Amino acid sequence: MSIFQNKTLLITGGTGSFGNAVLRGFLDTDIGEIRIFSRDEKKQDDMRKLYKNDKIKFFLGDVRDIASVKNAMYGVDYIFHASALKQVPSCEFFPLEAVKTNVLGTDNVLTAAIDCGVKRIVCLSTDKAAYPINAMGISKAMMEKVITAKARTVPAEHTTITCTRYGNVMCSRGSVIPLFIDQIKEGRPLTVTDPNMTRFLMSLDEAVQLVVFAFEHADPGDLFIQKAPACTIHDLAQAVNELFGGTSEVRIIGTRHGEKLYETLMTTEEKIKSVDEGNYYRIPVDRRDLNYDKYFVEGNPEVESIEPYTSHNTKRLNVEEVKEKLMTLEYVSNEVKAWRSR
Ligand SMILES: O=c1ccn([C@@H]2O[C@H](COP(=O)(O)OP(=O)(O)O[C@H]3O[C@H](CO)[C@@H](O)[C@H](O)[C@H]3O)[C@@H](O)[C@H]2O)c(=O)[nH]1
Repeated sequence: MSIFQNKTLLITGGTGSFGNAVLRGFLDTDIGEIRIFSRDEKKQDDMRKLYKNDKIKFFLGDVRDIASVKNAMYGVDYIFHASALKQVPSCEFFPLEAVKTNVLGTDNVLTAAIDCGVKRIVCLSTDKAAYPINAMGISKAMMEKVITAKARTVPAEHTTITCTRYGNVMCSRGSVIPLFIDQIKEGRPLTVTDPNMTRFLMSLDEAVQLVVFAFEHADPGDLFIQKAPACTIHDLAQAVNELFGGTSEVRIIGTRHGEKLYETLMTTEEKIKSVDEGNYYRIPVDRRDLNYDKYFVEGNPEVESIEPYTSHNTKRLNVEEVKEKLMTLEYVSNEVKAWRSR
């Protein structure tokens, strides 16, 4: 029997790309109810009309306001926490907004969940939280710390709190692939920041499988990292361009505020503790308390020689392979079909 049978799942940030994918993943299962919690009534209304499904209930609120969070939480068994400010450039200009939503908002969700006896929570993090350099990544890194610290304070049978960390999800709202496609459709040049920049490439469907696994198998405080291939932005632009006839001009616009040349999904320090689980890594929580003197500490001689797991050293896809991966996405294949039958 599935652990989701007749249970209630709350998705914070449920109108976003990731929240929607998790919703779709659970809708056809034996789950009892799925609650969508978000700020935007228009997006909720669009979803209500799109899905027309009585299993889905909508709750308006903001993770910054714990009363609105609690309002959605009575009777909830599981939470997927995806609410976030996630745009790198905008968080650079408004870093405290990122703190309020990503750090304090997450603490609100966890506090309310523990109070309400929610059984399992899976939180969503990003590669930008590993060796962070921008405000969005720093706020997500602090979010991960809040998650780990909170996970240590509750017995597993009361509330199991855990986290999943991903690289770029292809075609999520506001991301570069839909932007390139819009630019081609409007006859504008493709704006490439830095052709040598690399990013992990992962589909939403791949991402959802790890969420389900985390619900089913996580121990408190576990951090799960999705393995993924990567490509350069040059090759990504080239692949999109070729799928749409290959005639668009490419314009180099330079790196934006807060961007890295490559992303790190797992730091050296995390890799040392990691357990390879096939499609992902599990990083168990450090269970020591603050009385460090009672622990016998041995240095780890391997640290120097272990490389972090990055979009520069993971499997690199070439243009043909990127095209193949892009065409597995419904959004891209539909756009390509429509373009070719103009
Ligand atoms: O006009 C543009 C816009 C972006 N890029 C590049 O495309 C890549 C991806 O950019 P984008 O799709 O905007 O995503 P990121 O800024 O990398 O951030 C996304 O991916 C993260 C995971 O790394 C998530 O945490 C974030 O929420 C999500 O917005 C980056 O190398 C950009 O420099 C361009 O070349 N041209």
